[in-house]
Amino acid sequence: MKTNQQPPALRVVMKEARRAIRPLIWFSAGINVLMLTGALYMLQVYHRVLSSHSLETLVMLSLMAAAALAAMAGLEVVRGRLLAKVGSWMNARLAPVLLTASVEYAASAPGHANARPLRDLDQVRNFFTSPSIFPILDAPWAPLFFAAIFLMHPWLGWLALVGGVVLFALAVLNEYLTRKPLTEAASAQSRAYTQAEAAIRNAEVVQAMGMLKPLLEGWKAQQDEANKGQVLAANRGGVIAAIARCHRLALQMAILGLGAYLVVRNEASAGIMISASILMGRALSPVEQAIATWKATVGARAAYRRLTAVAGQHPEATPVLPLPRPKGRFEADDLVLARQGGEPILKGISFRLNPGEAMALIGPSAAGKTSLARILAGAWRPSGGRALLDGMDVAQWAAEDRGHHVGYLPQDIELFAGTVAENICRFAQLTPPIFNNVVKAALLSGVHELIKGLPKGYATEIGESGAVLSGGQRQRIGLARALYGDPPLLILDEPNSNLDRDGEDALIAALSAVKAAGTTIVLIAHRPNILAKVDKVLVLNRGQQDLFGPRDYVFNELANRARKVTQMPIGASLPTLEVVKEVKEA
Ligand SMILES: Nc1ncnc2c1ncn2[C@@H]1O[C@H](COP(=O)(O)OP(=O)(O)OP(=O)(O)O)[C@@H](O)[C@H]1O
Repeated sequence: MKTNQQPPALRVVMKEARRAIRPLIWFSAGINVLMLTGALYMLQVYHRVLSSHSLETLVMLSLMAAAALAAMAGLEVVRGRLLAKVGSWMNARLAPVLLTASVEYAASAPGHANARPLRDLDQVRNFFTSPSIFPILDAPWAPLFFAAIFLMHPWLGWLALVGGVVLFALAVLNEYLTRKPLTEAASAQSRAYTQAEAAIRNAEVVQAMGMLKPLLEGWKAQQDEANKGQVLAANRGGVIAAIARCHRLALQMAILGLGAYLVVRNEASAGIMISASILMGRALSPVEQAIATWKATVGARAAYRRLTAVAGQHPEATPVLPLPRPKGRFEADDLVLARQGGEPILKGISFRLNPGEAMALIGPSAAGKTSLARILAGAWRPSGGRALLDGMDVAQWAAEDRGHHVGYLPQDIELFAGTVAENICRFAQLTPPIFNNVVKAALLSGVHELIKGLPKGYATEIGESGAVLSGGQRQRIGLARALYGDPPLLILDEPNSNLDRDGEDALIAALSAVKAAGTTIVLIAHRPNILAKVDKVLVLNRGQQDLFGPRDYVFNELANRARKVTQMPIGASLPTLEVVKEVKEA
């Protein structure tokens, strides 16, 4: 059903996510302060219990320490739950926005299709629910422990600080040595995935022409490259981790040694010696953990950056203000579609259609017909110019609202897993009035009888991409989907490419009926019987508007040109003289 709620802008949700993480820092502060318990307990036992031999003091201190440790455990449980909650909150809030952003980004221009943002979201969410996040939350509190050691004795403080700086330098070196191989491994892995997905998607071609072996080799090469990077990073990281561990053990001994020296010189107590050692362990632990979980952290950071980049490219969501139903006046005003690093795909396309007029879009292969149809339907955003339905720019019109007024049948139909009825009503909630409209669209497109003949009629599940149906059945159901809701604008990209004679007759009847009811039609077609039904014709050639005008004028012009040219270069100008003749006869 129609809704006025638009997902919030990605940028806004990302900001909210950052805000949601903030309370975790305060929980971490509490946990880190309570982590001082061990050291303080040790200190107090040495100072108060051993000197006074008071067992009551020992019991009191032990009870207080136990309470502090229990509180710390409680805080840790709450922090863990909060992290998991932030993870699932991010998923619930961001996934729909990212899917919207991905679809809109893919539709904004050729070659933008990419489902990566959703995978990136998974990676960031998993990071939040894994232990890899703890070093980041705990590291800001390390100065607290260093300060406590300094208070015990400056020498001990300096030793811990220098040791910590060396450990930190090892962490930085780890990042420097592993970043490049890890990044290269990740992109090789992603290429391997893309290749594997393409092979599975096009399984028929792969199987029929025995293409699996070379594809497998390409995939394996990418996997090997990914593996090489991962092994290199693991080897380098392993060496750094071993050095770091060794350094840490040496540091632990050094602080005890220095403590003992200070005890001997009567500059510190044995309690201070032990407590300093415990505190240093705590101060260095986030650095050590960071080295161990570096790979996950780098991966999550890269994913987060990509998400922020998508948020930057994705235009702010505009509120959906339902506009009045257009009458079908359709206009293209100097449309341009740029191509990355080359001549534009489309340039200078301008035409005007009145409600109820039908226009055929013709031209040789790769002239840009499909690209123009996509722009006219609002699926792609033009690089320049505007397509206006009743004066409203279709690219600026919120898709959710515009979709009610545009019927579009793409060249490769694009049905979805679901029932026939769901596909026709564009996955609206199937209430009785909606179902009536489904049947109306099916009757109009002449596919009702065909659907009744399916095993479960309108409730037949058509499988992934409509796999259960034949090419012609898919096309006819796609036409019913385009006609659903009586849109005032209909854009059909080769709607008869898979149709037999009956299907074509049904299509022509449907077009005549909706045209008589005032629907404006843009049609890509080659066959004369359909071309004979249009009022206007636009001829595209190499992305440029070659001719536009009433059908007879355009066909006469093409016929004159064809007569003049004795030997036409292949595909230079369509339709040929025969087609023009056939159209005239029809
Ligand atoms: N998704 C895309 N990404 C990049 N370039 C594209 C994409 N789709 C089409 N093009 C380019 O646009 C040009 C026009 O293609 P288009 O499919 O619009 O032509 P067409 O006239 O419909 O051809 P045909 O009659 O063969 O279907 C082609 O040169 C093609 O390379």
